[in-house]
Amino acid sequence: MTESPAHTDLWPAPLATGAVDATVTVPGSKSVTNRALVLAALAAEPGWVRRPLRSRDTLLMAEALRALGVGIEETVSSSSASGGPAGEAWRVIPARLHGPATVDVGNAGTVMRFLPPVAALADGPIHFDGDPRSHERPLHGVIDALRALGARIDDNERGALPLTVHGGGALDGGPVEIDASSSSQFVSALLLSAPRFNQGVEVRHTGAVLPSLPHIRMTVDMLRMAGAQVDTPESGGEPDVWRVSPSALLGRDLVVEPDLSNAAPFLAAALVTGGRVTIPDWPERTTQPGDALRGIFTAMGGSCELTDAGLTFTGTGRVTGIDADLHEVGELTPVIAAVAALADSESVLRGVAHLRLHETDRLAALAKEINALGGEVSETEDGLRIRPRPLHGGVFHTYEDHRLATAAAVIGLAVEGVQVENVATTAKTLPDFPELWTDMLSPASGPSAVPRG
Ligand SMILES: O=C(O)C1=C[C@@H](OP(=O)(O)O)[C@@H](O)[C@H](O)C1
Ligand SMILES: C=C(OP(=O)(O)O)C(=O)O
Repeated sequence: MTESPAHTDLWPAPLATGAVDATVTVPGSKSVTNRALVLAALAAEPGWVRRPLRSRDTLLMAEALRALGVGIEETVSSSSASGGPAGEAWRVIPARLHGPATVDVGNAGTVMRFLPPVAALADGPIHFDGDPRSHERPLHGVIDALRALGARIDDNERGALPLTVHGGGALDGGPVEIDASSSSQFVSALLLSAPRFNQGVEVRHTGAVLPSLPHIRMTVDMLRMAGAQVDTPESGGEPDVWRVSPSALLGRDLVVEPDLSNAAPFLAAALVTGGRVTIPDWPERTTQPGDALRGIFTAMGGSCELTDAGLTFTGTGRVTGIDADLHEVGELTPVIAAVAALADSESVLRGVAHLRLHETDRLAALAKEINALGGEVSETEDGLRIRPRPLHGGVFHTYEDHRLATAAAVIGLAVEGVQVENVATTAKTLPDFPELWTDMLSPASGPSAVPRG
């Protein structure tokens, strides 16, 4: 776990004094927004991305694509005259991709993995760099694969950022083997740009178990919606092999679903306070991993109902521990761990060793911070064992990790005196988190919370 820079700003997490009863409109999905931007930028015609997430990760993606020559106009429509829903809409106008350009990836996995293949299609050098943590996150799967497919890349002995892709205006493509056991984003990255490779791509994963499969399904679904032909293990192909044929991509008019992973802390609030939270616009069908929260939180003690109003989750006031393999839905782990720390029995969270390479080493950070509040969390080889203990207040460090901050807020609902360090780090995917959280707890939308200074 890398120590985060010292932040002195401490956010007193509000304590819930009763059962939460609220409707929370969660902003758009990071994963959908950033895929939509890449696919729209590579299309043969302009497209729309409606209700995009506007957060650090998605603004970095938009800025990077603009640096490569793509037009992205941010508009707000008050009516649906254009055929889409009212609200924010980004018009994406593809153009010849070119360097020289510099891309700041911040600490966005989607930007650092999805854009080097796009840069290989550009003319000229594209330099990539980002936050210190971005230098530690794995990128070798993308770099090695792109080289094998014909790209020229200057990197370093670590096979990580910073690096420069010397785009040649086109890429051969073809078959390639990668070990994507450290991040599903390696596979998604190659597939997203593949319709524009001369021979398309055949990606064969050859390592240990692949994490986050729903995110690869999301990539495949969105490629197909843009007109690409994709063969997958699920469509009768070989296990761990994905093929994308070369083709032009359509300019789509796409409405971004709410970010179901970012719904996690709000649903957790219903669970731990024995209250009720509704998330409007919860899709009936989705590839987002956050959809698994319905089953996971129900197993921890509650029930949910999907209606026209959205997903309503109702807690009973009793939270039970869980033994769960989260390898498909790893990004949900921090909030699930927070709930587990408040449960009445032990939890074991498995299959998430790759979280050690996320925004921070999430397993080490969760164990350290929950234990600092009096908890008993230990790391296993591939996850966490959480034995609930009476917790007390204190500073919860967040290591520049948005999901550590939202997990801390969940604990703070039930434990007096939790201070969340650098809550602003939620801006990575959910910039309005503190406001959404206090609104959820405000008397206007339900029972009370005690603001503490
Ligand atoms: O493709 C995506 O949008 C994502 C894939 C997952 O990455 P890993 O496979 O690296 O866990 C997930 O954790 C991340 O938050 C978003
Ligand atoms: C792992 C995450 O992000 P990234 O897209 O930076 O990998 C996450 O949001 O939980």
